[in-house]
Amino acid sequence: MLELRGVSKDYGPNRVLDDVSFGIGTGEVVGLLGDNGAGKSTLVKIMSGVVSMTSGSWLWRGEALDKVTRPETERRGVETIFQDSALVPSMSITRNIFAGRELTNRAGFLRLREMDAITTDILDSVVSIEGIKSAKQLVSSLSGGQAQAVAIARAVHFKRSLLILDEPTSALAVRATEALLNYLVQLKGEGVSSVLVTHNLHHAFKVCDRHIVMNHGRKILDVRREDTSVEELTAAVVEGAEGVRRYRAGRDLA
Ligand SMILES: Nc1ncnc2c1ncn2[C@@H]1O[C@H](COP(=O)(O)OP(=O)(O)OP(=O)(O)O)[C@@H](O)[C@H]1O
Repeated sequence: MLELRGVSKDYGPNRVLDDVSFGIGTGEVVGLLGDNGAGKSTLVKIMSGVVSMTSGSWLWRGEALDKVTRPETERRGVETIFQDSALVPSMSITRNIFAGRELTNRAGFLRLREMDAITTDILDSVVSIEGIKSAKQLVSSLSGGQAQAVAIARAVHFKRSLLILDEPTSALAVRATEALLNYLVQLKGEGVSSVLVTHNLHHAFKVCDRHIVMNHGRKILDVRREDTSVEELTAAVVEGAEGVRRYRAGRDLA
């Protein structure tokens, strides 16, 4: 579905991504892992067109895009949840969920009751967020985790092809996290792909079909779930390529 080919990114004299290539298949859930500063968020921003790459290609179903901008990636169905996903605090959950995609009748009036009903349904089925009383509630009255869950619910509801989630579970309670991870697996069946950026290797291992580990701007591991383990992923994240070599040498000896 999406392929990055030979992507590098420089910030001034600093190369923060170095010749990174990978693809995301249709209906595939991919974990993007790595220590702080490894380059995960920069990759997410490049995948979603928020930040331009210094060199490399961005291909959608085999076709390279000349100008990779957010409107272009959104048009193809890429939905991204950033760590600080923007919501409008003074508006209701419903209005935030439907921002820019409001349902209107022929005369142009908002179909608010219908939007509220859909929002209630989304909140229940997607992230089952504790403590939200009504779709009409203002976002300013929500906790940080609840607000993040609303942003996730919005992206999940309007998902089309590829959902990119940058640390989505960091502020979510246990039940909401479980619901979100299960939902990603459910979406697979509908051909929707996901990229999950997380520091929680157990979450990643539970739901991801493949794992990509970044280290100092380089891809050091790209492995299917059945060919790896939480221990190997931990070694890769903590110690880099050397950790993977040591882990594999130990495993082979055993
Ligand atoms: N706008 C920027 N200007 C300069 N350097 C940047 C910028 N954004 C990121 N970097 C640098 O790029 C490197 C990779 O950062 P990035 O945020 O992609 O890492 P990350 O893997 O997402 O880390 P974390 O897990 O801590 O969020 C870091 O060294 C960071 O300082």
